[in-house]
Amino acid sequence: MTATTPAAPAPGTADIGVTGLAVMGANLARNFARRGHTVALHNRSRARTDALVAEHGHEGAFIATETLEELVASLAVPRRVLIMVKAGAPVDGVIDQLVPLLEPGDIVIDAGNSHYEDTRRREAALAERGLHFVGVGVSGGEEGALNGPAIMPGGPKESYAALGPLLESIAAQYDGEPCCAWIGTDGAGHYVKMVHNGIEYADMQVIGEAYDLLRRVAGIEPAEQAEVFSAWNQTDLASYLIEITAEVLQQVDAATGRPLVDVIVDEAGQKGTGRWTAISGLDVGAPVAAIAESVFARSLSSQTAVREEARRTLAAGVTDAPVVDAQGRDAFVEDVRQALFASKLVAYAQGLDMLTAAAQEYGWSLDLGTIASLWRDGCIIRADLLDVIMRAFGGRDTERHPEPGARAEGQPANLLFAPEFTRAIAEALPAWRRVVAAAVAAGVPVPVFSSALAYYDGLRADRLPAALIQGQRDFFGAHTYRRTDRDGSFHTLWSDDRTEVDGDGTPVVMPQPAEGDPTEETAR
Ligand SMILES: NC(=O)C1=CN([C@@H]2O[C@H](COP(=O)(O)OP(=O)(O)OC[C@H]3O[C@@H](n4cnc5c(N)ncnc54)[C@H](OP(=O)(O)O)[C@@H]3O)[C@@H](O)[C@H]2O)C=CC1
Ligand SMILES: O=C(CO)[C@H](O)[C@H](O)COP(=O)(O)O
Repeated sequence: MTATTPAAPAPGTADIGVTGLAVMGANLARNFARRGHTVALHNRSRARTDALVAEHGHEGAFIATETLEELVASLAVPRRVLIMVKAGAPVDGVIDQLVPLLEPGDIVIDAGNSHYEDTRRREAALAERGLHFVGVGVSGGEEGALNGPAIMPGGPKESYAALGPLLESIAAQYDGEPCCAWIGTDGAGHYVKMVHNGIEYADMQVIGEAYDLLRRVAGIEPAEQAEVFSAWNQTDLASYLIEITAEVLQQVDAATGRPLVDVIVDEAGQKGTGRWTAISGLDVGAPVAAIAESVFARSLSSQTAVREEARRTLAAGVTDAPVVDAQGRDAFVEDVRQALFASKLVAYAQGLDMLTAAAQEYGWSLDLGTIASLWRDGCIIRADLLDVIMRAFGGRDTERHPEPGARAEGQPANLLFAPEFTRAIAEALPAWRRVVAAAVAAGVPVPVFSSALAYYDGLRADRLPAALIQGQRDFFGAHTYRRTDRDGSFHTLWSDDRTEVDGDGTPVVMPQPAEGDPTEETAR
């Protein structure tokens, strides 16, 4: 009997397979199908697949499958499988099951909120088997996934040729341009999505602080605040988050007749991306204080038991009475609007700044103009401001690839140095200071308004107390310091005769400054 090799099964016809059909996966699958792509469906538990086909099967060409083997068999080559399951271990579990079923050249896409280090690890592991692993950031929530999200793909650039057109076809469009472009290698897409979420946290927190101030300092109730936020949405603050804030504030609770915001428990949840942004900011040495403060604000809100005790024990001296009278109200509202705008700008400046620092750390070529262009629509932080930010960074150019850690020619070293933003902050500055001062006086916490202002003041300071810190470090740990007037490292013999020595331990003999010597002035 002659042994025959079984013929390889004929590849299928589906353009893409989606596994993980909860809110995001189901809506992305429907989005693909509505754009004319044939979509193979899979979910760990079959019920979600059946529900999708039953409710939305008429929207396009779906192939329902029961197992990952069936899913893979239904795909055209190169196979493109999009994983949209819970981030973390479930993604590794699905990858482990998929890999033996795939062939070199196939593309595995993880579109969930995965940590970029996981993505780097997975990309390297799959590359060894000739597979492309693409970590893709997706933002826009349930509605965005269905109608057009912002999409931030990383991974090997060559995979974008096979994947990019598919992703661009379902992305949000802004001025005819898709809110989707290749970001950079391995984890760059997930990193940029993480920073998007960090900025989202800060943006939501500053809006929360504005709401709190309007309520507790100016006595403006939620329904009226809804009108204030709607009006702000016609200004340079225009954004999705301001728009939905007005919606939430005008909502009345059917059960109690009270503003819904008053019956929602004041503990903010978090799934991790804001915290990862703050941690990465620390790791790459980028001062993302406004983002970190917004994470801490959520953490503090969740310390229920401690807050309960604090309310009983720490309340003395804090007033909740409105401190702005009717005459001063409009001016205060405008001050808060300006403080909100300035603080938001700082959050963007910090987020973009950390992208450059991370690019250096991980060897990514990130173009800030193109990244800002992706956030103009489809995502949660979409805002008119992003078009201005994009232009400040030279516009969208998907072929512009600056050196890792550098900015492309003509791009400002900090968002706040772009002339339109330097001017805008200078105009908002008096109002911003008044608002932070009023908040402190009234005992209303404004961690991001004040931290953003401290960042601005820190950046522009002639001298920082860091000089004193260096002196202290040298005193207790001989950590050395640099001098303003000469190169090298120096140490003062604090426990001895307090002479200064250089890096070799040789006593420094300073020339006596001649009268009027300018070095004496700069070495304050
Ligand atoms: N919700 C949102 O607004 C956004 C979410 N994301 C990200 O998208 C991803 C999906 O989010 P979402 O749609 O909310 O769904 P969830 O994060 O709630 O995940 C549920 C899905 O994961 C599947 N799953 C869970 N564990 C496993 C496992 N061990 N093996 C296989 N499948 C598993 C579930 O299958 P089963 O049905 O069998 O339980 C279900 O399909 C997440 O990474 C999330 O962070 C990104 C942007 C916005
Ligand atoms: O990625 C998202 C939006 O861009 C998700 O909605 C994410 O869950 C938001 O983060 P968190 O749940 O921590 O508020």
